Amino acid sequence: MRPSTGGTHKAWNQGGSEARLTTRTSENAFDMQTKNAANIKRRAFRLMRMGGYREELADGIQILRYELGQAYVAHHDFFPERQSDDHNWDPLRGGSNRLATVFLYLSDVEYGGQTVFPLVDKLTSEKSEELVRRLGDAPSEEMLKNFVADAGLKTNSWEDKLIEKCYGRFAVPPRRGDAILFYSQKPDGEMDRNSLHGACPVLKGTKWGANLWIWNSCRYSLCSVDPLNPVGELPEEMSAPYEGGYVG
Ligand SMILES: O=C(O)CCC(=O)C(=O)O
Ligand SMILES: [Fe+2]
Repeated sequence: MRPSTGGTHKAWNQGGSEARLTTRTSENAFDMQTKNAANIKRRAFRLMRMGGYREELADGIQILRYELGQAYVAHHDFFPERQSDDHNWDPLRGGSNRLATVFLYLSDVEYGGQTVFPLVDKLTSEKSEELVRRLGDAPSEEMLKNFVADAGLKTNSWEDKLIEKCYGRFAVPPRRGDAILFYSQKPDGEMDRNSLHGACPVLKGTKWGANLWIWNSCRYSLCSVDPLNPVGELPEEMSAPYEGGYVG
């Protein structure tokens, strides 16, 4: 494990070391080749009906650990269209980028540690009674204040501000063995800005999780023919727009 970095292509492609971020305080490591990682990746592709597993469409599994007070500011998992000019990053124009995230919860967390989607409304019981029950009531103002202080977070820090969203917007509480799937692109290949999400500060306990990012075509540095035309390397039924969904 080492302190998490910005998650630009250098980090996951070359295990590169980048500037530490004050807005991502977890630690992480990559599992590029164990049998477990391979099984999880294949299973995710089946779940997504990707029409067969393709190694070049998946990042390595990224294992994360958040200790008390650690968090990740709200962000997108996709890269900006102008990330670099040696790759076409724009799926609307035949490029490739992160399409979806499968996030695995590897531990329970007593308080905090939710994955929050600040642009998405909080769940109501009509949508999912079970999840609403599991989310439970937000801790009282008083309790939260104490948590924030005990975790060594400052009032009005980004972590403190994120906590407000963690209890007011759509948030998934960690539970060992659970996983979530969310998309970074719309079916036509446009980046979905509503996929904005963050990791809420751990307020009690330790959170372990893992990221699997799936691309809509060969990921950065793994295109075998032309990185400026990644989608050209895919069978037609796997290319956007995905009107009928993927072929299973
Ligand atoms: O820890 C979480 O709940 C989410 C982490 C995340 O969004 C990321 O690592 O990109
Ligand atoms: Fe993320």
